[in-house]
Amino acid sequence: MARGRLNSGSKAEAELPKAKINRSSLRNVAKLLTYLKPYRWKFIAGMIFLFISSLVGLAFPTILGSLINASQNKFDYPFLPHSINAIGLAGIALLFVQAIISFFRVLWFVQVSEKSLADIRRDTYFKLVTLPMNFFANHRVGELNSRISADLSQIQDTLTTTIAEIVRQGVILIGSVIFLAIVSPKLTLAILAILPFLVAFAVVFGRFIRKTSRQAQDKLGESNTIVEETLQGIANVKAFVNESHEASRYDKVLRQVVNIAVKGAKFRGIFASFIVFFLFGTFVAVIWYGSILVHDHQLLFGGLTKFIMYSIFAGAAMGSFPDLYANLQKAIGASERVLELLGEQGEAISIVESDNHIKQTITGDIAFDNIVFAYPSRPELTVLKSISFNADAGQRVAIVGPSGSGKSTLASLILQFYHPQSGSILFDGKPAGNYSLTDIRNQVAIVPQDVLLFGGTILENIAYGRLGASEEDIIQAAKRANAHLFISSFPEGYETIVGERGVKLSGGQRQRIAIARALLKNPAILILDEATSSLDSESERLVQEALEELMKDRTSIIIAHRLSTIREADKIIVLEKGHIIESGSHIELIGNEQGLYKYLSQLQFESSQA
Ligand SMILES: Nc1ncnc2c1ncn2[C@@H]1O[C@H](COP(=O)(O)OP(=O)(O)OP(=O)(O)O)[C@@H](O)[C@H]1O
Repeated sequence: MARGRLNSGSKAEAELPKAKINRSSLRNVAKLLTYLKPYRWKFIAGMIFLFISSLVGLAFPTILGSLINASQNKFDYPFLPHSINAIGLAGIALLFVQAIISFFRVLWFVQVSEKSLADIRRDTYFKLVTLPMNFFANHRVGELNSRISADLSQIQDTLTTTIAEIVRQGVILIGSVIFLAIVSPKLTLAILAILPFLVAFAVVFGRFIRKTSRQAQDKLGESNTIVEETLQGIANVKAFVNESHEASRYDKVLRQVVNIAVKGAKFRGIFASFIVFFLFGTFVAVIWYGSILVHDHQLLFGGLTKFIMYSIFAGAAMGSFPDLYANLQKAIGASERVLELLGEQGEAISIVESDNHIKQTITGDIAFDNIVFAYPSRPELTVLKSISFNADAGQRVAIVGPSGSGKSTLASLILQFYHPQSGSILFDGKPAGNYSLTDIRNQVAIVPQDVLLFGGTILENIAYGRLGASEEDIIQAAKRANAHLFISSFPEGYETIVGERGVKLSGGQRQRIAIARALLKNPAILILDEATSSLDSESERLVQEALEELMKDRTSIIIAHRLSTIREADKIIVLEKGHIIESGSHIELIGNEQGLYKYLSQLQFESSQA
């Protein structure tokens, strides 16, 4: 029987798909097993102890049977003492040995599996965070999360429990059959003729029942989704007076749940009757036949007891194999998925922090030279078509254009999230390829549209710009970003927890935190992705002031949605459908009556007047 879990791996929430067990899948698993290498001696010792403890377990029915025979003054084994008390004591001594062996076996297996799994988890996570952006465009977060949680828990479970159980149950099955044959070949033949069929039937039927109960569970899950959706959108439900519609939707799914469960109940009933009649019937038949043998003096009473216990052992071992095999299949599937992830090509970023210090400094000149780019996930759509422009160190260059024209894509290329199909991006006149990835990203900062704050303190969130910055530096950055005042107004100041579970900050406040973060990073090149949602005028002024402070003495690429904020830019580039259709200063562009910039600024001017 599969044992309870011994380790920290939580039960895989979703039923994991099973994989075929064949040579290539086993080879894959062998690759993951290399993670066991540093702990191999403990693992081998655990295996040996497991083997011994299974053998010792097998000796118990013999000792108990001999004890019963001894009560009738019959001593069947010369190697056991010829006294009831001595045999009893031998049993207790064996139990004691068993207890000590079990302690070490469990301890070592758990130690090995926890440590090796932590290594796999660490490597998988590091691989995950260094994968290129394109990978994330093609995979859902939930799916990746489940590799780290469910897949790895399954592997851990297999290492600690399944492998051990297969060895244990294998030893017990083979041992029990041998002992059965020694005690009574006739009875053994009788039981071996029936037991496998019964066990197979019970297993197949049991699996079928589990399937129907899973269907009922899934349906129940569906009904919970309805509850969740309705409660989340309760305002909509009420506003459209759709209460009765939702109630009948819920009722329909509930009926389906009941139907499936009731159908399953019939099978459960049949299963229970089957177990009672056939499986227990077999034991009754064995005891019946055994009693006849005892009566005819062909078998001792203790022998019958031994026989019954070994047949229970053998039956239980047989019954546990299908589950163990299914677990093994799941673990192989999980290993394949984890290995696939580990085999992905990551970006050239080191896990050692000291390797990531700036080696080549960038002054701030940046140039796009004939850049052509399509996202790898949508190669048919060329997003940037032959883009060329340059920004000298310290200049402010604004990028404007309609939605979908490629502004954010341009920013992603500067950050080297993606690489152009042709053309090159130059930093200080040298192609981006001449710099290490970390050198570029360490010297470019972005203040995004939607500022993501991590679930930590404000202090930690600002420090994300330069890990290890001193508290004075952080406060100084917050002051320059016009954030110090509002942060100090919180009772816990810089220690206030923000993010999902903490204090909710307003859009303007979040932006100022992001500006403080960027100030702390002190980059040569700055990308500002201007927030589309407008702030109230006071908040806008504070953010604008902070941005002015941030843009001082560095190259700034401003993705602008509101043209009023970029009048002072040294250069404005107007993008449309991936082409630069105009560029120049505000004065130059506004003078072009037919130009898109003139048109867009008129539109914005009119809507702000309205
Ligand atoms: N990760 C991606 N994978 C595939 N296509 C993408 C991806 N991101 C953006 N695109 C496509 O690239 C084009 C340009 O998008 P981009 O986000 O650069 O435009 P934008 O000018 O910044 O728009 P907005 O002003 O609305 O933010 C769009 O057609 C968009 O659908």
